[in-house]
Amino acid sequence: MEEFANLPTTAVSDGLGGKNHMDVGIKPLSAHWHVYGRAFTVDAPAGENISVLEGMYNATLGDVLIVDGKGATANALAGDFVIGLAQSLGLHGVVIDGVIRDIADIRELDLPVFTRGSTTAASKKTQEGNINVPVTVGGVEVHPGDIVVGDVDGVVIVPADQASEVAEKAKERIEKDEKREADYGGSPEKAREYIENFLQNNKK
Ligand SMILES: O=C([O-])CC(=O)C(=O)O
Ligand SMILES: [Mg+2]
Repeated sequence: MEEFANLPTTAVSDGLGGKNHMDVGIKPLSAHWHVYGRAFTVDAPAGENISVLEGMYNATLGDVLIVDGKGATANALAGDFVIGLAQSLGLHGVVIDGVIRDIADIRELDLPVFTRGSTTAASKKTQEGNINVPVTVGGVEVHPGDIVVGDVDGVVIVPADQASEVAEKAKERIEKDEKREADYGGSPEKAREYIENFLQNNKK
């Protein structure tokens, strides 16, 4: 798990062969946030946040709360108070396929939050949902215990049984990228050389 603390989502995505990334609409509220951890899942009816609080209550320290809010945008599923509770409980982050509110204050917290955006309208408390069940969030199937990695580029899910293989491939990818940068970065001559080789290898 700790391997993922320092891995950018792009390298993890490459390690997964380009699969399992959430819809582009789900982004961090603050560009410098990076999150990793095991998924604790919530299946919440649109705009209803009873199960969001139930989920964070039952999650384990270091988990990332993954909320299938059905992509609904009319009501917030959390605000600064609820997100503050998640921070107090020691979660690593919150990913919501829906919207939240009080985002100016949430940006001041230390808990990375990923969402489709914000609304002014409060959450509803009329319907319960389910926790710790398979969900589909941002178009990706997430099972409890899968690994979540998120940063400014988006959120990617690593199935639990692929964790060590994907981490290894992601690290290899980073090394390759660093070598490419060292070999070809920083001068017009090297940039031309790289592109000439690239075109020779890729154009028909
Ligand atoms: O009722 C809500 O949407 C939640 C809220 O404002 C908060 O957590 O601060
Ligand atoms: Mg509030």
